[in-house]
Amino acid sequence: MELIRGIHNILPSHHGCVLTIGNFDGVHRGHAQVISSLVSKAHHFQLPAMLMTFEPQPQERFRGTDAPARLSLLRDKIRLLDELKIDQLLCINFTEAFANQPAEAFIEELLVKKLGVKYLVVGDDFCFGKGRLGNFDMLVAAGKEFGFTVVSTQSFVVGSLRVSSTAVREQLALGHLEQARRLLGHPFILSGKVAHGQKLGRTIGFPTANIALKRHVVPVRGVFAVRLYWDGSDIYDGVANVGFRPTVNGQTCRLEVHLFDFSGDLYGKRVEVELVAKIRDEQPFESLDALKKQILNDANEARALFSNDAS
Ligand SMILES: Cc1cc2nc3c(=O)[nH]c(=O)nc-3n(C[C@H](O)[C@H](O)[C@H](O)COP(=O)(O)O)c2cc1C
Ligand SMILES: Nc1ncnc2c1ncn2[C@@H]1O[C@H](COP(=O)(O)OP(=O)(O)OP(=O)(O)O)[C@@H](O)[C@H]1O
Repeated sequence: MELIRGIHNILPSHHGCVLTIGNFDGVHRGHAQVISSLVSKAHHFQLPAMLMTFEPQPQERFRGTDAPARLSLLRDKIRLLDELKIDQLLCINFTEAFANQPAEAFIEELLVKKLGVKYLVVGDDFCFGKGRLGNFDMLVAAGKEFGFTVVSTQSFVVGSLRVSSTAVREQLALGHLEQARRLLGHPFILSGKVAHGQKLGRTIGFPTANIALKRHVVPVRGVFAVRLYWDGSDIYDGVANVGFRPTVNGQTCRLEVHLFDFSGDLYGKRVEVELVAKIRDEQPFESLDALKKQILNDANEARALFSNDAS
């Protein structure tokens, strides 16, 4: 998959494509269905399958920390989209100037002149351009004028639920990891670099790897049984907390992972943490000793869960 970072990196050779547009946050099963039909259209037209996405996600630009929690960082999105056999990923820097461009300019300058779109797949609720005045009907009309086909996506449902990034966030907030996994079609992971913490964990017998969660809002809180992936091949089981650590007056939301039977050094390493099952909500404890007792229980519960999985 070719990554095109920003409009200024679109080359004349990128002219002519079949295209879909959206956040694709989490890259769930609904997204996978859209992409698979796009890829078969691309073969039919003998053109590259291109996906246009935005960074930051538009709601993050408009609403800052009130934006919906983020399911996947750009890095994770790139990996998941690559697995779905997209040819080109166009990642547009969603600046104020980009957001304020009129819908007509988005169509004529970007879709028609720069990308030479021949076939476009978007949801029939897709809105774009200044004031979100551009809509599906406008795209259909432009398609007739400039010679491209516009089709809407067919809803992908699991049970009776339309799969969406919003639905995945809701399941994660409820701690329903298994249901979130069913909607996503892959496990939910949090990824980041291991940073230095207060180093209190080791004093209570539970050293933790602290994973910086960047600026984005995460969709989960609480204590989880986790699997940590590192270097592509190494996998460790453990127990983790996502939260503000009220017992030690934590100020920022952190992911802290205690790995079972591990004594190596992970500082500075980029890791992926799969949340396998929720154990409990985070809570304040009156002492580090009380917290230590609880973490011991959490670790036992997680170990039992993993040994049941293995048998
Ligand atoms: C499995 C697990 C569960 C935890 N649960 C809580 C909790 O319920 N409340 C809390 O205040 N902190 C909780 N913590 C966070 C601890 O306060 C924190 O890991 C400890 O203070 C060590 O911090 P440090 O890594 O910065 O040294 C938990 C940590 C782990 C690993
Ligand atoms: N369940 C689904 N079935 C079919 N198409 C879908 C489904 N979910 C998303 N799409 C389509 O995938 C593209 C990208 O979707 P996008 O990420 O913007 O929406 P979403 O997953 O529904 O998220 P949100 O819950 O934030 O609206 C859009 O064209 C959208 O219509």
